[in-house]
Amino acid sequence: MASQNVLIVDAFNLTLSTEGLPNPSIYSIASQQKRPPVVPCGGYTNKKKIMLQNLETNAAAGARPNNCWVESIRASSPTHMKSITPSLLEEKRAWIIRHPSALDMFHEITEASKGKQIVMFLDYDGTLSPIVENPDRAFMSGKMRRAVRQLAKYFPTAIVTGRCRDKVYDFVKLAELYYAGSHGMDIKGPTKGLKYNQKSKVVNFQPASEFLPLIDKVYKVLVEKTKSTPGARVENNKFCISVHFRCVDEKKWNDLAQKVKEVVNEYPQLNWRQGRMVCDVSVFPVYIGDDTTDEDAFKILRKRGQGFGILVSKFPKKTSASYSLREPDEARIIF
Ligand SMILES: O=P(O)(O)OC[C@H]1O[C@H](O[C@H]2O[C@H](CO)[C@@H](O)[C@H](O)[C@H]2O)[C@H](O)[C@@H](O)[C@@H]1O
Repeated sequence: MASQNVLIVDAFNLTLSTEGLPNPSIYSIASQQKRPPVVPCGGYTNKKKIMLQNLETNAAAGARPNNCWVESIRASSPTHMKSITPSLLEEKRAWIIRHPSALDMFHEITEASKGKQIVMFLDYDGTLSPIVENPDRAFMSGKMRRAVRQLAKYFPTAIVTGRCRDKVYDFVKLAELYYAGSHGMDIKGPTKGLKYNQKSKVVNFQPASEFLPLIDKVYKVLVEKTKSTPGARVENNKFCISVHFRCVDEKKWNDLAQKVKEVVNEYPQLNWRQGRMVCDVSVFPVYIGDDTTDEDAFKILRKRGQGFGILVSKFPKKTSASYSLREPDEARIIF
């Protein structure tokens, strides 16, 4: 039914979702993997992201994205924080008190998780890999791969990303992990060690498959519509589409957003919405991410008082995460 279909839009990432279908739940797959709860020994990224609420409000009101929207992107982008003023420093100090470094709080985190089944949720871009201009070149370091491989020996570990699952697998290349691509619309369980006749037992969850033709169509329209905007790039993430504006002149951001909105408006069954992720209560989730698209998970963890959200960010920004890490390298250390 058309009204059940939802196009999730976060930043310029468009994700097709379907209401009424089961919620993509990482826990529901992660919990099938039994591992002992062993405790290991052991901001502000430079993403130019559209602030969800503003975009949502604009879209809901059928309004043209306004300067306020551009301002909020600018505020969230360190490339625009050219001078460090005393008030900025003060703001940063206050933020760090609210979201202490997860490295400093490691003992508290491990204490709180004692005796519980830890499940690790890891965002990819900006968390496991540094942010780069070309999304096809967002490689993860060998060091990071080794750290994640090690981590997965102890805890069920899932990569949760806006990217298409196959693409993120090409970057990560670890068959022992769960992968939730397209913001949770495409979930696959670990395949490592499975014999050929066991492959059918692998968790495979694609609740929105029937909408692939529509997503493909919208992707082509977006490519056509945005090709006159220098620097704009459209990425097909299978169940979602990202329109990148990192290399677009700031003066053109509003126009580009307007073009995207016009396309989306042509498909009444599509809607602007923020992605969501779900974690169950009986595990101890540790969710590490850097993006506005990770905030849903942080919010749920905070609301349930369960596990911890850790934001990877060099600069203070609004977040529901409990702790912070400055960069992907610190995330690696915590593994
Ligand atoms: O959920 P994530 O794993 O963080 O994926 C979110 C988006 O990540 C990618 O875009 C971001 O990283 C790019 C490479 O560093 C960067 O150029 C871009 O500006 C960032 O937004 C990916 O390309 C998108 O498809 C994902 O939705």
